[in-house]
Amino acid sequence: MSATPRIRLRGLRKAFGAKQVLDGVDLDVVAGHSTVVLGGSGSGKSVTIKCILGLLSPDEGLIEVDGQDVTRMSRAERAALLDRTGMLFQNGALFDSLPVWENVCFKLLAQKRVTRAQARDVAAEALAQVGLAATVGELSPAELSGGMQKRVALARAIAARPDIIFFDEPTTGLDPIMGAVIDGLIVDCVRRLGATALSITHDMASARRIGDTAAMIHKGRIVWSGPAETLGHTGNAMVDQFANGEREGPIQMELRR
Ligand SMILES: Nc1ncnc2c1ncn2[C@@H]1O[C@H](COP(=O)(O)OP(=O)(O)OP(=O)(O)O)[C@@H](O)[C@H]1O
Repeated sequence: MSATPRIRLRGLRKAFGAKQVLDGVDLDVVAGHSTVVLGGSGSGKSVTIKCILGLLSPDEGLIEVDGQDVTRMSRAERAALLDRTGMLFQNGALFDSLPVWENVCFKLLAQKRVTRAQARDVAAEALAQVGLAATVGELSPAELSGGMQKRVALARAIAARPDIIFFDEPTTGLDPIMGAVIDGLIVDCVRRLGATALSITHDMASARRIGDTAAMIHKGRIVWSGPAETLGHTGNAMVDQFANGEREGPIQMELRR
């Protein structure tokens, strides 16, 4: 596997008012790898992803995707980057006003990259990849369970065959078994597409299942990165406390100060 970083963050800083959320984030997301970013609530995980996607502008720092500086991209270059990018949002972000198949092909239809007839076939194929029958395409998202909605959101993330995929808390709100099923589908889909994945999660079981590499963000910086399988016994007291959900440790000591 190549060790070329597809996404490279250096010295990324972002403040909202007086609050310094990102305070020098350095991160490499290696091509073809699945990287998981961990961190407490409000530690800046989503802000990091939004900066990479161009939904937020960083105050300082470098964001490179495939060697190109995202902050200096033209509109056309940014659109081309978004075309090859998939995103699974934390809450699914499905539109109840549209049937599942139109949700799955929303981006492709909006960009007129497929006809409506082609979109039904693309949706059926994407739904099959997440274990759903084509008939589910005719339902409204409101008729589906949380686990099925996550599968549909995953089908939407992969429908345009992206080669970079972002997963924001993919297992939040699911029971542990459904969480494991979704993680398995994520691993299969990412592998099938040969994609590079960047996920954020609080769920340690999920992080170990979907991640090759894990990184922990704390106080606006990446304080550790290493193999996801070592989470819980990394030797870094902060990461191990977080991964094992322990009350006592350096993170709590800092909160007490
Ligand atoms: N648009 C914004 N305006 C002001 N503050 C913001 C904005 N977006 C994020 N923040 C603040 O930045 C901090 C980090 O938010 P972020 O959503 O990145 O956290 P997170 O690590 O993803 O947390 P969680 O795990 O709870 O989703 C929070 O304090 C949040 O209130």
